[in-house]
Amino acid sequence: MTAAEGRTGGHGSLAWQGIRLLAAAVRAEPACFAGAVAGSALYAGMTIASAWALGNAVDEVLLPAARDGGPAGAALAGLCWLLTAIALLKVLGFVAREYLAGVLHFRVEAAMQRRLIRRYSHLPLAWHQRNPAGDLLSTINADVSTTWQALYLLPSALSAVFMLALGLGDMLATDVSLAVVGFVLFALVLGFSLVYERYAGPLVARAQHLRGDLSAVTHESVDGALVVKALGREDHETRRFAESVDRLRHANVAAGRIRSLYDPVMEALPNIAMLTVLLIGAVRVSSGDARAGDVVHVAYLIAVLAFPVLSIGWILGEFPVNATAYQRVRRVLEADGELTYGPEQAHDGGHATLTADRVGYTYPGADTATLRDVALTLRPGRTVALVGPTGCGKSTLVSLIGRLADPDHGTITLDGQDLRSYARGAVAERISVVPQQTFLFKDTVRGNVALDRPTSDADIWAALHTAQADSFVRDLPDGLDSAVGERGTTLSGGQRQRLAIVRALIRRPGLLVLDDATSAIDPRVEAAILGGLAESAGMTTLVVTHRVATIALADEVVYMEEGRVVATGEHESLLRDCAGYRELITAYQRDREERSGATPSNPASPEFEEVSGR
Ligand SMILES: Nc1ncnc2c1ncn2[C@@H]1O[C@H](COP(=O)(O)OP(=O)(O)OP(=O)(O)O)[C@@H](O)[C@H]1O
Repeated sequence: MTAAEGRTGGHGSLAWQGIRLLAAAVRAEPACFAGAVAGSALYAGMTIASAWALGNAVDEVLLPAARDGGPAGAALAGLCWLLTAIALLKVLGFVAREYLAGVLHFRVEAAMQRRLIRRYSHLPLAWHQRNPAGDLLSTINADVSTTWQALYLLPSALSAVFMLALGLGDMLATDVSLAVVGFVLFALVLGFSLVYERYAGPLVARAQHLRGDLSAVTHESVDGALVVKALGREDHETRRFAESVDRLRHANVAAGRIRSLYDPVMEALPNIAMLTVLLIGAVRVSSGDARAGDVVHVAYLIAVLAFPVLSIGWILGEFPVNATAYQRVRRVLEADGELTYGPEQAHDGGHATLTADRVGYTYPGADTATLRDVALTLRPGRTVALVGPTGCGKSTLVSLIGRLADPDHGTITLDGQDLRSYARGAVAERISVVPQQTFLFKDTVRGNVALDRPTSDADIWAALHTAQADSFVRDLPDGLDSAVGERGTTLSGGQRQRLAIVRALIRRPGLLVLDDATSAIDPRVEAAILGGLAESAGMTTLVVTHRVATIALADEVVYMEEGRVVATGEHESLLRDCAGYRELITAYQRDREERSGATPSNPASPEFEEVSGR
């Protein structure tokens, strides 16, 4: 958001944007709004009626009673009935107004949160990587709630509008000079609100943005608690957090300073207006130009209009805050880059075939391409190892294969069709990617591996067996129903990785992609897993790995350097013909031999595999 947008909201003034937000809420829930308006009108009408009844009581009951030495029974009884009926109708209007406006408020808030969640889940991974998680959490909670904050005040503001219309009309009909005081009051409230919005708007906008920053810092500190503690960074993190808190405090205090002038002025205006009415009224009664009842009538109107008038001021004061929060929500709702989908459905079962043809990809904002002219073919039922130095683009290629992003150039086809031609979710039906970082939900083992699909226990145990996870799950206190804690904290890294593989296997993909997904598993268990995968077959497999023991199990190796596929073939032939591959594969071995001064051994020998298998 630019500074200008911060001031003007990009589409007219912040106040105008706030009004448009209210209009959007009304369009979304017209029935609730109409009911709340009816309740407000009833409440406003009965409030004006009570002012009229009070003025009437002074002239028709109190003054005659004072003059004649006692109240007229019939008049008094009539007055009591009238006031009771007015009070009951007022309560009815109040309840209808508050209840329906509350329903309206919470419905639009929930609808916006649902839209945001949908956007979050549909926006591409690159967008998520650019936006801190804490900031997104702040948007779905604080920003949404602040966007609709004015709806809390809508019921009283609605009544206020009715009361003002009726009240000012009533005042005009009662006494024109006294009514002028009411008009001046309303004009002053409106004027002060506009001045407030002009000065407070940018400050409030800044505070709202800093709230998002604080949320991002908090999320990072809490999420990275392990790193913070392990590296003794507690004091540094505390300072970073305190600085963010201080920035927010300064912004809030600056906005609060203006509000602290605004609120008392808005509070004082109705009182000054009432005093003015009493002063002018006393002069007019003594000169015989007005009746005492008229003065009481107008003074009472000003007193009862004070709160609604204030609520109009409050709601106007809320608009800059709401509009600023909405700008943060809009940045998500209007974010582009969402992937497009076609009509193709995934093939049912069987090995998948995948080809990448001259694929190029540059991360948004990056200067150089991460993938260049990548060509790759995964033939049905084959196991292919994707190998390359750190940062050469293996995970990026995996994310394109899993359609977490689209290539800038070239195409990737699955079973002969461009990935982009598949319907939403169809690629994930056919390709299961197990990423480098394992994520487990705070759920049971069963919930984590089956996710939302109904899966029999027999199928779960079969997948657990293939991923060499059955024995440790059997040892858990409640077996499949054991809770694994937040992010699977009660399990070891290797156990978490195995559950992630089970999760992929249960989906019976045509292509399984393991992106360094066995790095925390010891080589013997890893060999058993890959052996099990080959035996149970049913899927083409792509394994991103650095381990020779794993590579040796593959039918074919694809070797990448700096975003390009440099060589493809069997492990032995690549060792012989590709210098870069040989360098990478023999690195551990050479290092050990250089240290011990031994003669280089055959890099393909079992002894070598054991060493480089870590
Ligand atoms: N979200 C991102 N935004 C910008 N650049 C990125 C992003 N993710 C990765 N990169 C860059 O793209 C390049 C390739 O990264 P990638 O993770 O694909 O490498 P890799 O071969 O999988 O590495 P490793 O073996 O260490 O996992 C790196 O230079 C990295 O800095």
